[in-house]
Amino acid sequence: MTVALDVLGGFLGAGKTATINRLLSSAPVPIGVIVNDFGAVNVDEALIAQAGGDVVGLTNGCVCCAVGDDLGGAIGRLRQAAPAVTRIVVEASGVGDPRRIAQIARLERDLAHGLVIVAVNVRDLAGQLADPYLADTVQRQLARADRCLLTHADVVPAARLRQAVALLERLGIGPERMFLAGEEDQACFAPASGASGRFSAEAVTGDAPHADLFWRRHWPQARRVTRAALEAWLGGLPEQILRIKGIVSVADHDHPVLVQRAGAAQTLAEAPGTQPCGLVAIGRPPLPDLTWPDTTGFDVAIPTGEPVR
Ligand SMILES: Nc1nc2c(ncn2[C@@H]2O[C@H](COP(=O)(O)OP(=O)(O)OP(=O)(O)O)[C@@H](O)[C@H]2O)c(=O)[nH]1
Repeated sequence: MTVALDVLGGFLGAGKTATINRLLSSAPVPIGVIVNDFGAVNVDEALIAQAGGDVVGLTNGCVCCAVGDDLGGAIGRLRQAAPAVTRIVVEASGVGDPRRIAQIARLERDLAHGLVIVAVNVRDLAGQLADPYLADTVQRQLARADRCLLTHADVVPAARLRQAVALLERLGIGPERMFLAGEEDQACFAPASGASGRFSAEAVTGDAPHADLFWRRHWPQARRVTRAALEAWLGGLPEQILRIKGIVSVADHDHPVLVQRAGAAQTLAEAPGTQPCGLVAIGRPPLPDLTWPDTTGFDVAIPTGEPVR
């Protein structure tokens, strides 16, 4: 059976997992999801599984960096799911190139290739494009998108949304290729009319865009922390840290909390499933050697971090 495959990209914390969870709750057909997350703390996979998706997590590095067996193996596993999935959505890592993933998936048989969709955080887009360190990665993701899904529009003034739309137009993305997250999810993921997607005839080309640009660091949790100590630590993180997520056991709560921090926005919520506790940070190297107050209860497992590959 032919299965349609779309790739959802977008910079760190843009809202890819949140989008997939909304799609799962409203999809008329079973959707399989492949998530490329960062190593030991596989939060996205847990969130998608909690939303009822057939999900395969790929944590052995960035899928766009290697034409490996991982992606093909994950597609094969989803093909065996019951009930059968007729659609697969691949969630790229936040620093990956979604079109490269689409090109790699092209090597698989019996796939109808769909769209490369890029989630765009309208609150942070202007800052990202103005930041010489981030602009290249963000622009490259956008330049290779078929469609953009505008996220975080619910928490910004209308002027900020208009500014993001103008920036995207300047990058050559017309309004017909922009969709508002939530209200227009279904339209954004609707198959393109005519051909089976623009990437169908492309070869896998070019170096991975982010080799060595972004580093990650993982802290397994050794002891419980107080919520106040955790919030204070998160609030004081240096600017090099672009994204933090993970699950933390908190002294004054029965259930572990899910920590999400993207840019300056931070939330603590109830954690999904039963995941090992720990945090993963993605940032620009060198990741600072953060000193943890004893009360936070984390041990530094990788003292200097490592490139996201
Ligand atoms: N207000 C608001 N919050 C959002 C929106 N989309 C995502 N978020 C929140 O932003 C944070 C990051 O969202 P994710 O869906 O995990 O982002 P992601 O792109 O999957 O993140 P990475 O995989 O780490 O790159 C979470 O706390 C989400 O709840 C949105 O449209 N509006």
